[in-house]
Amino acid sequence: MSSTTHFSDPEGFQQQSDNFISWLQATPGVKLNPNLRLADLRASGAGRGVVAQSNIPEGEELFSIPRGLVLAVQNSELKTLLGQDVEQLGPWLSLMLVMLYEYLQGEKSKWAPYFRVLPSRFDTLMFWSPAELQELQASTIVEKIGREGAEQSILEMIAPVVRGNPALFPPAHGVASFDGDAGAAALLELAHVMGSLIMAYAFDIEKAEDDDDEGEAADDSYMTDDEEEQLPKGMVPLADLLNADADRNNARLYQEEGNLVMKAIKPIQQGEEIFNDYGEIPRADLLRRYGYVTENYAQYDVVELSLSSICQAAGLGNADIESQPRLQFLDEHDILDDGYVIPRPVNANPSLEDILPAELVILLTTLALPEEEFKQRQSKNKPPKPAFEAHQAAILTRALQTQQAQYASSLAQDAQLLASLPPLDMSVASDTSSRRARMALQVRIGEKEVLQAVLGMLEPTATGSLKRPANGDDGDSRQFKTQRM
Ligand SMILES: C[S@@+](CC[C@H](N)C(=O)[O-])C[C@H]1O[C@@H](n2cnc3c(N)ncnc32)[C@H](O)[C@@H]1O
Repeated sequence: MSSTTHFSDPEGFQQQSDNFISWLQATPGVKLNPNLRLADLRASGAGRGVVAQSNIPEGEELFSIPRGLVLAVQNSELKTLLGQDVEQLGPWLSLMLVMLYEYLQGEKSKWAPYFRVLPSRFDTLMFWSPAELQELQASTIVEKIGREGAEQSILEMIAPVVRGNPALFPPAHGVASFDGDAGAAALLELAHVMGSLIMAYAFDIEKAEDDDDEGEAADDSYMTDDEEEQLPKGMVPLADLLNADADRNNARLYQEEGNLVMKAIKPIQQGEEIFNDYGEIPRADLLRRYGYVTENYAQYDVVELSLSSICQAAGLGNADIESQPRLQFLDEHDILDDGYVIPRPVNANPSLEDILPAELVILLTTLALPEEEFKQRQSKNKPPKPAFEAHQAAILTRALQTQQAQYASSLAQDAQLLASLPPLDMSVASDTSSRRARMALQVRIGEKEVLQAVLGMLEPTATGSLKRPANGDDGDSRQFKTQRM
C-alpha cells in the first residue's frame, strides 16, 4: 500500500507531481501523451498512478523515455568518478550504489525531481517487525525475505565503497559519517530504501539492439544469488509510476533502440487508470515485493512444499541428497528441487494434472517405489514417468496436512476474522500494524484455501491407497505438466 505515510513530504504531494511532469516535459527526447494525468490515489492506498484524461485507442503511445534518462549504472557519472567497475557488483548492488550516489547528491543530481516523487517508506516484507511477520503464520514467503543476506551484501560490498569515498557519498540521515555503528545503521536504512525501490519499481533493461522487446518488471527477490544471469536494472521515470491490476492491465513498456515506450495494449476509456503488468504473482509475493495485496491476485495464490516436508511424509529420515539414494538418483537426472509449488485450482472442473507439477509427481513416484523396483530403475538409469496413484496421493496428502497444521489458526477462523474487520479507510493514516495484519491475513487465507482445495482433490485417490497395492496396476496414470511456476 502507498498511503500518505509512505511519502516524505505528503503536504507537497501534488506540487511534486507537477514538478516531476514539468521536468519530464523539459527533458529533450521525452514524449508525453497530453491525455495523461499523474493522479493522487492515496485515498485508495495506491500512492501515485497514471490516469487517462480522454479516450485512448489501442496501440497509442502513452509516453516515451529516452534511454539516457533511465536511472541506471551506465547513465550515472559515478562510474567515471569512482574509477572502478561498478557493474561488477551485479545488477542489484550496482544500481543500489548508483541510486545512493544520486540521492546523496541532492539537488545536484539530474534525477532530483524524480527522487522527490518516490516513496521513502514501504509495506514490503523487508520492513515488517518479527511480530508483524508472525501474522503470516506458516507461509513460506517469510523464508524468502532475505533481510540478513541483503544486509550482509550491503555491508561487504557497498559500505567499503561509500566509506572510502566520502566526497561522493556525503553522510546523511543525521550522521556525520557512514563509519561506526550509527553510520552503518544509517547506511543500511538508506540502502534498504534503494533496494526496495529497485524491487518494486525497477525494470530489467534490455540492450538497445534487442529492438522492440517487451519490458518486464525486475523479477525475483531483493538481491538473489544468481546475479550473473540477470539483466542490468534501471529506474524508468514515469513508467514506474504505473500501478498494476491483475485483471485490468492495459499498457506495456516496449524497449526500442533509443527509447523505452509505454503503449496502450487495449482501448482505454477517459478516467480509467493505466496499469502495467507485474505478472501472475501469488499474493504472498505481491506483498513481499510490492507491499500490497488485492483480492484479484487471489487466483494466483499457491502453496509451496519443501523437499524435506515431502521426504518426511514419505517416511525418509532426512532430505539429505548424499544419504538418500532416491534423491541422489533424481538429482543426477536434474529433476530434484528444494521446493514444489502447487497453484490454486481455478478451473470450473479442476484436475490434478492441471495443478501438480510433473517434477513433484516424479518425486512422489520415486519415493513410493518398492525397493526392488527402485533398484531396477537405478540399474536401467531411468527415472519413473509421472504417474499419480494412491501411494503418491497418500504421501502428498500427509505433507499437505502437516503444512496445514503449522498455521496457528484455521481457515474458518481467519475467514471470520476478515469478515469482522471494518473496511480499510486509506484516507486516514491507518495504523501500520493493523494494515499489515490485514494483508497477512489475506495471504494466509489464500494459502489455506489452496491447501484445502488440493487436499479435497486428493481424497478420492489417497483413500484408494487402503484398497490398492502401492505399485498397483489399477492406479490412474495421467499426463502431468513439466512446467512449474
Ligand atoms: C511501480 S510503483 C507504482 C507507483 C506508486 N503507486 C507510487 O506512488 O510511487 C509500485 C507500488 O505501487 C503500489 N501499487 C501498485 N499497484 C497498486 C494497486 N493496485 N493498489 C495499491 N497499491 C498499488 C505499491 O505500493 C507498489 O509497491
